[in-house]
Order: sequence, then structure tokens, then C-alpha cells
Amino acid sequence: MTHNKQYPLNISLIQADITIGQPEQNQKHLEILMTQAVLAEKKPDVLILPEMWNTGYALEQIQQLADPNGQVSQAWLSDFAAKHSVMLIGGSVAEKVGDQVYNTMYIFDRNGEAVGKYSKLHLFRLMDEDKHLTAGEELVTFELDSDFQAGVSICYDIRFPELARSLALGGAKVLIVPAQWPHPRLHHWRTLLMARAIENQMYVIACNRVGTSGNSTFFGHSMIIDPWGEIIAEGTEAEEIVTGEIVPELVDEVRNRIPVFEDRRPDIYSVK
Ligand SMILES: NC(=O)CCC(=O)C(=O)O
Repeated sequence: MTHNKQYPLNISLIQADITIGQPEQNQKHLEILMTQAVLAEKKPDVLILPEMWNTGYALEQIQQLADPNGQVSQAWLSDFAAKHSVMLIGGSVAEKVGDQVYNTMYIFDRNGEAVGKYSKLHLFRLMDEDKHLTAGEELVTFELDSDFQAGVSICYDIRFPELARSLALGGAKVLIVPAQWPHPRLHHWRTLLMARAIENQMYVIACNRVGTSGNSTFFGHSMIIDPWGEIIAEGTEAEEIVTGEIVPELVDEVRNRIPVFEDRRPDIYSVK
């Protein structure tokens, strides 16, 4: 997407509650919040949704509930992006491809054109994802704006520093993270997001859900963290829209100040 917008880019995170097993209801609910976000006085350039917003973790019924080839979700996301001229990073949905179900993110530019698709690489055993879902197989980056490359991760993926580092080495200046991350691991969430931002000197933009499903209570605390590790915006535990601004120059400034990428020693590391 190249539209020569003056920076900063204005980002809004849709920190929504999600009803388990109710894709249509969730879509309608998100549309209300997303419309509220785009009608704000300062219109966002980019909207980001939470993880698995269509079904929640209704994993026992996921074969019946997942969106076949993501068709319903993609049509809706694309229409919304084009109608409101906003880039839309569609969190993720349960996507059914043949017999497999993936936890998949779709990304649309402000014309409603698809610019990226990512399926979660690391399945979270504590929530039984490994029993019901199939893992993705590739890294994904896309152009957030003309000078701004973004990479994507979904929730549990942020526990794997190799992923964010690979994206940063591939040119990403921003890491996008939709999530359904529950209590009691708020400390892990905040610390891991901050670590990924500081170690990779990149923006980390993370949209978590709120509300309770079964035994899990999701704490929100969606965050926008800058490449110096400063928190630009952080949600509460309530449903809300979390907004902040980002500029590509800050990434270059931080990387020039402490040249971590030049000082790496890949000749010594044994990490595969
Ligand atoms: N949906 C997820 O991947 C949850 C990850 C999580 O809660 C964690 O602690 O990691």
C-alpha cells in the first residue's frame, strides 16, 4: 500500500469481548466498535482486531464453526476496509481449509485489497490448540505504509524471540500481535511484548480481547510500545478502543543510537 500519508500513522486496537461459538454475533459486535473507531475525531489509518474473533476458543466445535476458506470473514473485512478507507489487520479467525483448521490473520489495505495472510506458527497446548488446529508454515511481512514494513505474530508466538527477530532481520519495523491472552499471565504478556520491542528496536502493537469464556478471563491491556520500549498506549480490562501514533523515523533513530543489528554475532550463535 503506498498512499504517501504524512506521518504519524494513527492506529486503533479494537479491544473487544468475544462470545464463544457465535461468529455472526461477534462480527456484528466488532462492526459496531470498528465503526465507532473510524468515526472518531482523529480517524485511524489502521485498525487491528483480536485473535480468533469469529469463534473464540470453541475448539470442540471448531470443525463446524470455522469459516470455510475464510470466505465470510475476508469478504466482510475487505468491504469494511474499502468503505471506510482504513487499513484493516483482521486479528485472526478459525479458517477451515479442507479438513484442517488454521488460526489465520487476513490483512486488507484501505482499498479493500488483500495484502497478507498469516497462520499462527506456534499452537498453544495449554488451551488445546494443538489438538484441534494446524500450525502455519511461513513468516509474513507486509507494507503498513510506504516506509513501514510490518511483521506478524499471533498471541503465543511472542514467546518465541526467534520469530520476532527473523521478522526484524527481514526488514520489519513493526510487530503486530492479535491475542486472546488470559489471567493469570498479565506479567508475561507485558514483559514479553516489551522485550520484543526493546530487543528488536521495533514498534510492538498488540490487541488482546477482554471478557470471560469458560474458566478463562481475558485481561485486555492491549498495547502500543515504541522501539525504545516506552508504552505509547495501554488498555484497561474493559472493552474499549486503544489508540496511538507511530512514526518510522523513531525505529531508525533507536537502531542508530544502539546498533544492535550491526553488533550481532551470528558467527557464534548456535540457535537454529
Ligand atoms: N491464545 C494464546 O496463544 C494464549 C497464549 C498464552 O496465554 C500464553 O501464556 O502464552
